[in-house]
Order: sequence, then structure tokens, then C-alpha cells
Amino acid sequence: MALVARVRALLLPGSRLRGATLGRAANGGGAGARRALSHRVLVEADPAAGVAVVKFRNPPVNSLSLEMLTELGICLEKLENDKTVRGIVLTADRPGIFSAGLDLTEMCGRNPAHYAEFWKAVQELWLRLYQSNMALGAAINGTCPAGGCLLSLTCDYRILADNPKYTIGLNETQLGIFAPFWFKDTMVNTIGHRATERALQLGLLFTPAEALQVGLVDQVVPEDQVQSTALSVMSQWLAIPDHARQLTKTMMRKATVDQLLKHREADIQNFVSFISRDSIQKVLQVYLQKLRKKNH
Ligand SMILES: CCCCCCC/C=C/C(=O)SCCNC(=O)CCNC(=O)[C@H](O)C(C)(C)COP(=O)(O)OP(=O)(O)OC[C@H]1O[C@@H](n2cnc3c(N)ncnc32)[C@H](O)[C@@H]1OP(=O)(O)O
Repeated sequence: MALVARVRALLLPGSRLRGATLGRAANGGGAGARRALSHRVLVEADPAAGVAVVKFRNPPVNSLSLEMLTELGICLEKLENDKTVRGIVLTADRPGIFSAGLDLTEMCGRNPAHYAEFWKAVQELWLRLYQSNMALGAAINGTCPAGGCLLSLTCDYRILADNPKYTIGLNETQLGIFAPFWFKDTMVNTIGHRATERALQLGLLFTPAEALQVGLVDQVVPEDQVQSTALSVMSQWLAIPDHARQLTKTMMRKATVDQLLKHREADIQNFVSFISRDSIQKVLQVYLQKLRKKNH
């Protein structure tokens, strides 16, 4: 069975969810139900507040593997269809690493068909998040490089924990690869052209103070207040009538979304041919080996 079909079957209502638990939400919402919807994504919904907290739990580093992208996409689709949910906060289940970005093992030593399937899943998740009608917030409770940063940039606002280890940015050039045009556009829409050009060329990972200064995040708060702050900011966004907020969001993001929709297939082909190059494979293998060597 194809991966998407397998994951869908796993998440269908009534199917047996491995590790599923039911209890009170940990976010202080009295009526909140805590539900584990899949292996890699935990959803804590608070219907009274109209908010769901979506927590990444893909150890060891919350990397965006094909399975993680697929499970996250399906969870978001379910929440989009849930009339009791108007806002989502994205965060890591365990503080320390929000997401290490795209899973490098999906981009190394595989075949072109795999690269194409993986990139399509990255595009789909971005399109789902960036076009979401819901208000989205990021409670960034850990380090947040590359694809992790992209996830947070799709949100309407970002709250970052005040910990100098928790850096954030699109650091692709430091790996010897580069951020594609729609990663770049998402950052431009947040911090402007000049700051993005500098950040992307240098592959900058910003400390919390720097991220706040450049506008990459909206607030830096003590580590134990990231989620509560994200939820309290969410209540401001949800105080605006949905239709007015949604129409405005669509208007602001449409040109960026249309660019990817128009060039979607070419973007996949471009990714596949770039990532398949021997020189790029070598660079990625060396980077991965360096990461692994630390632990062995
Ligand atoms: C035309 C387009 C061209 C291409 C576009 C491509 C766009 C790419 C976007 C990306 O997102 S690329 C990924 C960029 N990510 C990073 O650079 C982060 C790399 N990771 C780290 O810096 C660190 O792991 C960390 C996140 C700071 C955590 O450090 P910590 O010391 O806590 O853990 P580690 O010991 O480093 O890692 C544990 C374990 O996890 C593996 N790992 C880490 N990151 C990744 C990853 N992104 N993908 C896959 N695996 C990852 C690491 O190798 C370790 O493995 P083992 O040693 O346990 O085997």
C-alpha cells in the first residue's frame, strides 16, 4: 500500500490508534481532550477555546521525514474539517528541538522517484499550512533550522523560547544546498527582501534576540511560557471575525501560493535533478556523517 494510504488507514476514525490516549488537555483548558492521533503527531484539542495544539514527536530530532510530512498533513486536514477548531498552535512535544528540518536521509542515496515523492510531500504540507483558513501560531520550544524554520514561517505568528541554543533560520547554504524560491518567498513575506537575502546567502541561524530584532519571530519569552503565550496570542487572532481574517490572509498570501502552484511540477523536477547530482549527494553525505560522528 502507498505511504499516504497506509497512514490514512491508520488515522481513520474508529481504527485502532497505537498509543492513543484520552484525558484532559495539558494546556490548562478545562474541557480539553487529549488525543494521540498518530505516532508522530500529538493533538491536544480544546473545543471550548476553538484551538488545537499540534505537537511534533518524531524522535530524535523531529525531522520532516516522508512519514512525518504525511502524518502531519493528514492531522491538519482532519483539523481543517473539524468545525470546533479555528486555530492551531504548532510546537514540539518535548522542548529542545522544534524540528531539525527536512530529513536528510530522504535526500541521500535514494532514487529519483523517491526524491520526487518526498518533494511533493514537502510542497503539499507547505501549501496546506500556508493556505490554511485557520489562525496558525508557532510555539517554538527548541532549535529550528531550515525546514523547521519554514514550518514556523507558514504560521501567522511565532513565539520563540528565550534560550540561546534555540537558533532559527534557513541555513541551507551552510550545508551546500539552497532554499528554493518558495522557501525564500515565505521568508521575504515575513522579514523583507534585504534581510532575507542576507539570511539566505549566509545561511544564518539567528539567536532569539537576533530573530526578534529582524522580525523572524514576534515574541521571545521564557521557556516555560512559550505555549501559554502562543495560546493567549491566539485568542487575539480568534477575536477577529473568521471571514474577515481569512479573506485578508488569502489576499496577502495568494501571489506567493500561485507561484508554487504554477511551477509545481517544474519545482519537483528541479529538486530531483539538483539533489541527484553526485556533488550534492557527496556534500549531504559528509554533513550527515559529521552529525552522526558526534554520537559515536
Ligand atoms: C532545489 C532545491 C534544493 C534543495 C532544497 C533542500 C531544502 C532543505 C531543507 C532542510 O531542512 S535540510 C536539513 C537542515 N537541517 C539541519 O541542518 C539540522 C541538522 N541537525 C542538527 O544541527 C542537530 O541534529 C540539531 C537539530 C541541532 C540537534 O542536535 P543534537 O545534538 O540534539 O542531536 P544530533 O546528535 O545532532 O542528532 C541526533 C540524530 O539525528 C540525526 N539528525 C539530525 N538532524 C537530522 C536531519 N535533518 N535529518 C536526518 N537526521 C538528522 C543525526 O544524524 C543523529 O543521528 P544518529 O547519530 O543518532 O544516527
